[in-house]
Amino acid sequence: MKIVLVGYGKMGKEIEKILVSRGHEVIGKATKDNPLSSEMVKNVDAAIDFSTPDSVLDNINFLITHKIPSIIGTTGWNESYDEVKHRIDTEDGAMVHASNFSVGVNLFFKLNEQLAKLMEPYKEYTPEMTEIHHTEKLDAPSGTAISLATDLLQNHTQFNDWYCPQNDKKSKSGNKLKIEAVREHDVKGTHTISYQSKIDTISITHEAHNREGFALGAVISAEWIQNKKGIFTMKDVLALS
Ligand SMILES: NC(=O)C1=CN([C@@H]2O[C@H](COP(=O)(O)OP(=O)(O)OC[C@H]3O[C@@H](n4cnc5c(N)ncnc54)[C@H](O)[C@@H]3O)[C@@H](O)[C@H]2O)C=CC1
Ligand SMILES: O=C(O)C1=N[C@H](C(=O)O)C[C@H](O)C1
Repeated sequence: MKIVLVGYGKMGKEIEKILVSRGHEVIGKATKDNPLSSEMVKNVDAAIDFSTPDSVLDNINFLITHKIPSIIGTTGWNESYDEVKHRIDTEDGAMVHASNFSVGVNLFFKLNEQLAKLMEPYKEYTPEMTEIHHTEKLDAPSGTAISLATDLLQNHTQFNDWYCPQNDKKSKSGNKLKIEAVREHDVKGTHTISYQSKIDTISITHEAHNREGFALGAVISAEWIQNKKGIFTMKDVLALS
């Protein structure tokens, strides 16, 4: 495949290594100073966006307009999802988006759902979540944490929304699931869900040791989306129900 990278930071560089190792060609790198252009995307098979929450929606709209299959890893655009899905559905677009492209986290998503169902009848336990990332991360809470919270809330009735002390837009008001966003030097991504009672605590944790899992999942998704139309997630790529 011929690939354009949108965003050439920590993830863009990791993805480039995996693309080359799998025999693909990086024909363009869109950056803040050299943004996506019609010239850059000529003859491209897919674009892979790991940019910033502030730039991703413009990048998505550009790629849909130019009918380029896109792999969107950038987080922080949940509020724009419905408009993006409408454009993909009505303009015959093709996209795989995921808050987390790693196989391990997508298995962790299933574990989270199953634990929430198991714990539902045991009202003495109260769930809460913690995510830890590197100090350069721009959004809080992480997209992965939002995905985990959304799935937990659909399978456990104690709360009907979440809040994050580190996000002024999602402050605590009423009875909500807490997502604590912690920033520590060079942490690649650790997510913990805990159910706490007066007697004991039950926790599950996923810890990323490096960025390879995220990058490999994004590249596999770029290979998978070829000749497909519609909007998909990593669950579709992995055929996880
Ligand atoms: N879905 C997943 O599996 C994962 C998602 N992410 C997400 O990916 C995003 C990027 O993460 P990192 O690579 O660690 O960040 P980074 O800060 O290392 O790289 C982002 C790059 O995008 C560039 N950029 C800014 N505006 C741009 C524009 N208009 N067009 C193109 N590039 C632009 C920045 O200059 C920077 O070099 C974040 O939103 C992060 O949450 C990160 C890891 C895994
Ligand atoms: O910014 C990161 O690094 C990561 N961001 C993603 C998220 O917001 O969930 C995925 C992963 O946790 C790493």
